[in-house]
Amino acid sequence: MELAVTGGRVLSPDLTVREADVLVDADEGVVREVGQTLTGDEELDASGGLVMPGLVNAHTHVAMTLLRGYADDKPLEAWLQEDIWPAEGELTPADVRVGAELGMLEMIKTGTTAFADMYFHVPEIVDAVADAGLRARLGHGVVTVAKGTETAHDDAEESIEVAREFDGAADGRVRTAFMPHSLTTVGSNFLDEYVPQAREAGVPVHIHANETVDEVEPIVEEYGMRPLEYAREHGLLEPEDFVAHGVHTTPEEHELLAETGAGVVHCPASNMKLASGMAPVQAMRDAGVSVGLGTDGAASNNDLSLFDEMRDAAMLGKLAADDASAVPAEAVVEMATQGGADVTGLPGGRIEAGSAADLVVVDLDAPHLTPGHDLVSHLAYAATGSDVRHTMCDGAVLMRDREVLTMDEESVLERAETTAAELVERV
Ligand SMILES: N[C@@H](CCSC[C@H]1O[C@@H](n2cnc3c(=O)[nH]cnc32)[C@H](O)[C@@H]1O)C(=O)O
Ligand SMILES: [Zn+2]
Repeated sequence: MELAVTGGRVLSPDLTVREADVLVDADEGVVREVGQTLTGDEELDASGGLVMPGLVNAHTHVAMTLLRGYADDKPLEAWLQEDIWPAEGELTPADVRVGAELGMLEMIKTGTTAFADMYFHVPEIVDAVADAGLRARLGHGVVTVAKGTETAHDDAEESIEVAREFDGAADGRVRTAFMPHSLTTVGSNFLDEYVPQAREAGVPVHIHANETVDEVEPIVEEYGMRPLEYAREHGLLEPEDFVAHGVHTTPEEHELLAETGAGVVHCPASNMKLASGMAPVQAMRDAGVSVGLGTDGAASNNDLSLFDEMRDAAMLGKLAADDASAVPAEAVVEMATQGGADVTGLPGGRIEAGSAADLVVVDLDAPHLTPGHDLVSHLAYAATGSDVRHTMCDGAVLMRDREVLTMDEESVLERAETTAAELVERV
């Protein structure tokens, strides 16, 4: 079946905009052609809209939607230890499924077609991705500190097993990674033992790194090197690996990232909310580092819309560089699309013949998007998730005219409300 997305303007990989139709092979999930007056077996109306690549949320914890607004206004360590981890300790597989569905519903409605996720009860998240129709790189987050040796090994083994078992699930829309939580919450002996197993399984490694000063200092003090040098020493930073945050990073660490080809996921809202710091995004890009954008979990953001993330990344990037020309509109649009796809190793991020048919149509017919001097500027600075009219992933329409076709919205919201209330009761 061929589907023609017609009547709109299209954002090209070089970020220019032109009037064009997009012909999609829905069975193969690829873009066949971008051109004038194309027709297919079916049509998706893009008139008055901008057809752009589906957004890529390159770092999140999707089921944390259940903890949205549960604990705010605290720094990372206290927030995790006093509020989030105790609540997460009560989460059942069924709860994670509900939270994951809520997050995916939100992502589809705000134009995200692919995401990278670190959490637990991953089989439930795999099933939710399969049903929602999205694309994802999933992994089980490992924590070894403050755990008995056996429990810690079980956690790391689970992460490797999950990565092996589910890579390629949901018709290939699910890919996996080995996901040690962070350089300070996973011991170096565990990295030494399990990272080689991830290599053998052929999956990348995703980890939080250099998020707060409190995570950097202990490594510098104990090992006399910067965290990313330490990461490299312990087998991380292969080209397909990607780290979340990279807030407190030095020019030498940027060079290391650029040399190795490992990517960084910038999470500006989470960094601001937890007062973790300002990532030197312009400096990383200047050094040649691949950068994507992520929302992080909904408890530290508190939404999963990449439109907000683009705006925050541009604003914060300017403040961090003390330069209004830093992190311009094109940079954030690139990071939210191609950048995220490249960093996570997932298809998508570009609309051109042969690319994955992961795209969204943004309605331009709105007061806050008028006049249309520069549509890339609008995507970065003025558009919001609710401007998304249609969402398509892998050639399948997931949302048409703001109606999500792969999920029952009302039921997801109802179940999320009940599940979250019962969770808080138990904590
Ligand atoms: N198996 C692990 C769970 C790790 S999953 C990934 C974890 O990252 C946590 N998380 C969410 N946002 C952040 C962040 O910004 N920095 C570090 N961790 C975070 C999240 O709450 C979740 O517990 C265990 O036994 O605890
Ligand atoms: Zn995170």
